[in-house]
Amino acid sequence: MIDIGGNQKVSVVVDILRFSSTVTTLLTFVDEIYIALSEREKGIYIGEKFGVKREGYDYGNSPIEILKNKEEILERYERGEKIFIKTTNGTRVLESLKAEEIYIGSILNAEAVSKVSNSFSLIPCHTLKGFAIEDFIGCGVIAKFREDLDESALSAKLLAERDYREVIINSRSAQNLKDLGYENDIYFCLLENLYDIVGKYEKEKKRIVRCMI
Ligand SMILES: O=C(O)[C@H](CS(=O)(=O)O)OP(=O)(O)O
Ligand SMILES: [Mg+2]
Repeated sequence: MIDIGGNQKVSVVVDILRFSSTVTTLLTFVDEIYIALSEREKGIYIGEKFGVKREGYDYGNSPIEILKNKEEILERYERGEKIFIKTTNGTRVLESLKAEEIYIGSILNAEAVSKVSNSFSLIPCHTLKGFAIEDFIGCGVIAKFREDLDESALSAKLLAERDYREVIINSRSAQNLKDLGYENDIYFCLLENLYDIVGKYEKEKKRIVRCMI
């Protein structure tokens, strides 16, 4: 059974704009990403606060910026530097979860992540200001690939079966990104099933690794 916001053994974190999308994009060419802690280590830092690249970080929480700088990131990563990420909502929610297994879900990997387990709870991250429609819709896009839905997941699926891209493009989170010059990230994050890889969070190591489904 798939639900939204439940406390099942398996959780799928959904932060469409942009944490889940950035992590999934990164995992197409690196194997693990660490959650940034307060004390800095040597490494490649990716992240933002309210959408703006964090001070002292190498890159913002932008899948397009990551792909544009893929060669540089890979060069440093292959020399042994770790990759760290910290965002306003995605990492905050990820670290709050108690589930035994935690995966990263996005529109980019919707069908792949729909297969992570027989039963799981979709966890939309939303924002500090409250409900974020893109994350509810993102849960619905993942739910489209499953039949065994409770009424919360069915509600999201019904919304995701209409022209949901227009709704996300006009969302509050998207407007913030447009205001900050990240408009192209919005369209990239809407590319359904671009990737078939899934990130899995290892709580004890505070890292996200690519897992094969
Ligand atoms: O980086 C993002 O797109 C958002 C910024 S905000 O919280 O919506 O202003 O953070 P995320 O943690 O990816 O939701
Ligand atoms: Mg978000």
